[in-house]
Amino acid sequence: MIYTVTVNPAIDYVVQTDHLQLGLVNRLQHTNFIAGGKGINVSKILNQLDCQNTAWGFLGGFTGQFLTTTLKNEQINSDFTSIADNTRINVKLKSDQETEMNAAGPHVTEQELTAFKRQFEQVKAGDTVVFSGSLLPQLTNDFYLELIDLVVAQGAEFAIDTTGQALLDTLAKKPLVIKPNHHELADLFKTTLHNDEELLSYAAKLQQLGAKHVLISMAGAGAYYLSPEHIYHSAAPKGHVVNSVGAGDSMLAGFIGEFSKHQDPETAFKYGLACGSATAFTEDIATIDQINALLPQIKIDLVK
Ligand SMILES: Nc1ncnc2c1ncn2[C@@H]1O[C@H](COP(=O)(O)OP(=O)(O)OP(=O)(O)O)[C@@H](O)[C@H]1O
Ligand SMILES: O=P(O)(O)OC[C@@]1(O)O[C@H](CO)[C@@H](O)[C@@H]1O
Repeated sequence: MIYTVTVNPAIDYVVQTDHLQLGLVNRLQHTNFIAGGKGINVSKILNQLDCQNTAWGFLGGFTGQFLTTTLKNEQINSDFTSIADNTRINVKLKSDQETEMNAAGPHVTEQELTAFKRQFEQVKAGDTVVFSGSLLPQLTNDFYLELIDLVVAQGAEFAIDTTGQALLDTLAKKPLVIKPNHHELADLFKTTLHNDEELLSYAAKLQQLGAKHVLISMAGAGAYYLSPEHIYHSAAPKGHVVNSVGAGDSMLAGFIGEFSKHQDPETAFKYGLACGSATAFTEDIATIDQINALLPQIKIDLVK
């Protein structure tokens, strides 16, 4: 079983206006409400790949109700911990550029936290737990570490998609896979990356610190993948970008989903790219048909 953990899910309110004018009334040409949050996006792709999974996290209030109903309609298996406060709404503005406004998130009580942590008793050897996204304002980075310790103690694997020190702190626990983008990689080491050689040397440091598989995504420029034995590169498939929100989550999900089936790293990388790009080329998260349509375009190069 794969569990996805979205501690801080959201309604993604996608709005589109031709030319945003700050300080004026802007009329929106298109709006949409989508069940969002990084782990939920991972679950959506895992469903498309026919990988059994359950989405965990906190949901509450009228916004939480929307997510519960939407996930049910989309046949996403979930077991969220109910909270009294409202799940957040994140605004995804499509205009001349893509702009995202992510809210901080709700408050959870001690009782709600205890109920959530108790779920981790179900995790067992052979399972993979994917931790994705921001924490709630009241929680510190130690929260992920505490949950990871529960997972590792059961002999299960984990993957984590977060940024900065919170990500670095988890590496010693040996995540199965991490997927920073190239900007996040530079930020992790407080540096600027001038070329691919530098990028690969910092990506290798993530492995030295404990990550088993490292994906470095570069949006339209494709991605690098460091397996325990090799380094691979691939360009991204070509297409019209509609909404790149969730492309990174989709790439991680594609990799984990395919890897969980066949343990073939190169094919898993291929699926990661196809899922990431297929999501960038659609408004919500990609469907299996959209993913399959891109697979033949992807050529993986062995760098080392
Ligand atoms: N403009 C694009 N054209 C083609 N593929 C894209 C594009 N943007 C993203 N992708 C695909 O998605 C993958 C992940 O994208 P990206 O590097 O933007 O991740 P991210 O920064 O974590 O994304 P996000 O935070 O938007 O979910 C890329 O490696 C690529 O396969
Ligand atoms: O605020 P976080 O948790 O870092 O990111 C949340 C979020 O931006 O991530 C997803 C896209 O990756 C969206 O569905 C969601 O709104």
